[in-house]
Amino acid sequence: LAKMSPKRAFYRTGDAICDEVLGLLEKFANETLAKQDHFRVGVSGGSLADILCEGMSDLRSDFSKWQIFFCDERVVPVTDKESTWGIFKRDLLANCDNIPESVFFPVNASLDVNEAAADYERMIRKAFGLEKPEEVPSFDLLILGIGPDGHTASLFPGHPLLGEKKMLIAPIENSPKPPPKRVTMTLPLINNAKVCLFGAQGRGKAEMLKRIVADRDSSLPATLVDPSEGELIFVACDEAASLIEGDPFPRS
Ligand SMILES: O=C1O[C@H](COP(=O)(O)O)[C@@H](O)[C@H](O)[C@H]1O
Repeated sequence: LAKMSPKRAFYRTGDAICDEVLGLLEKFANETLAKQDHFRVGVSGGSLADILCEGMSDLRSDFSKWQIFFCDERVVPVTDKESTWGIFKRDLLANCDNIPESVFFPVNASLDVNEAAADYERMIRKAFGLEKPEEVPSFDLLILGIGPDGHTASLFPGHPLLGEKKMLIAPIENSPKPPPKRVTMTLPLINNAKVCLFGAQGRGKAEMLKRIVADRDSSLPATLVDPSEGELIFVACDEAASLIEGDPFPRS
């Protein structure tokens, strides 16, 4: 069978990306649940977490069938303002009654960073029912951010973790962006997803977004997100997309 060519899309959304990101999340969740029992999504911290916490509970979907994982997490107590799980607990779960806390799979941040990464990888493999170490889970959707240096999840420019081939979840003890201790999905896991969806909001993202989407600058971790069998989608507000001319992924 000939391999399906991967799908790439770039959406410009006017002033804000939240409606488009949330709309795509709802669409992928419901399309997935029409075919299988669970929708498995990975979420990010920072600006994307804020968008999800703002609007996720309004989505029309059977949340009891969702499984929500973290593309990366800072290894700090859940009460720390840097904890992404803490943000979801405080800004989403505390204000809604239609998303059960049990659909979240948080990183055990009480462990040492190395053990937290190994434990999270085991947790993901178990949730996907994978027993063989060579099997790589395929998330239905990963929602990813773009940092000011082109990092995504906790994969930073020039960091040896960009070349990681074995670990699916890796520890990082020297993150250039505080806090230093984190765990992160690695590229083999990210690039096995069915859909990788980047969101970029604001003028501050414009230069990086151009280097990632138009120039395909491979020194930037976000450019290395390129799921070979999956979809790659960028959602950018007009300001974030202001340095990109036309459609970077025209359909032939
Ligand atoms: O440190 C992190 O930064 C990135 C980007 O955050 P943003 O606020 O600039 O969108 C985020 O995607 C990642 O999860 C987080 O740990």
